[in-house]
Amino acid sequence: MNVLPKGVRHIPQRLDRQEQEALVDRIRECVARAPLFAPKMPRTGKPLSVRMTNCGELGWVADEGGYRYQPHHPVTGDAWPEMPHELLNLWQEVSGYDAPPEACLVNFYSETAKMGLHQDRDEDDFDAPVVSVSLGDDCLFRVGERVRGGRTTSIRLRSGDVVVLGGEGRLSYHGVDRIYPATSTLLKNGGRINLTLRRVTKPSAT
Ligand SMILES: O=C(O)CCC(=O)C(=O)O
Ligand SMILES: [Fe+2]
Repeated sequence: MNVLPKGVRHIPQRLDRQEQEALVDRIRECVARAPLFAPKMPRTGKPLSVRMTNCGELGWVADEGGYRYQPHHPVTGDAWPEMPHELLNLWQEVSGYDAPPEACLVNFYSETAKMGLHQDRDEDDFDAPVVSVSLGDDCLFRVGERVRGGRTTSIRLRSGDVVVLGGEGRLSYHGVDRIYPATSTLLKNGGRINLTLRRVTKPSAT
């Protein structure tokens, strides 16, 4: 039995096919304005295997300068596209948090991409959860404790699944071990899209 760490909630099939298709359309619009870029690990400059972009007031970027949130695209310098209303609604329904998300990180995984175990901790507000949406091919998602090297559990995430890392699970280590190619017909060219909605600043400080 896969027992998820406390505070980690997996909501299988939270979005139906129509909702998933609508989101893919919104994401394509975002990518048309804010092209995918290749993030790099800060110290080594080594590229991550995902390509990414953002929407919302703030976007997460990674390069030789570090990991950070910024209001503009690292290549074009333009403001990020607006957060689609579908995602604002989803946040309202599943986050249990009053203030809206400020950032939506869009990760594109090719068949061979993965993401190493990490914590999401570049936000000032850990009271708000991180809400993640899976679209396209299945993946093997691993989630564990708040310490590196702790016990981990693996679950398969499918298109339309939502995961909420909140409360005690907010700083859980997590990552993507692999993509299962050709397991979904949602994305014409295959692969997986993951959206993570985050509150970056504390509401009282804005
Ligand atoms: O792709 C996923 O399911 C997780 C993505 C993630 O952990 C992140 O972008 O911080
Ligand atoms: Fe993460």
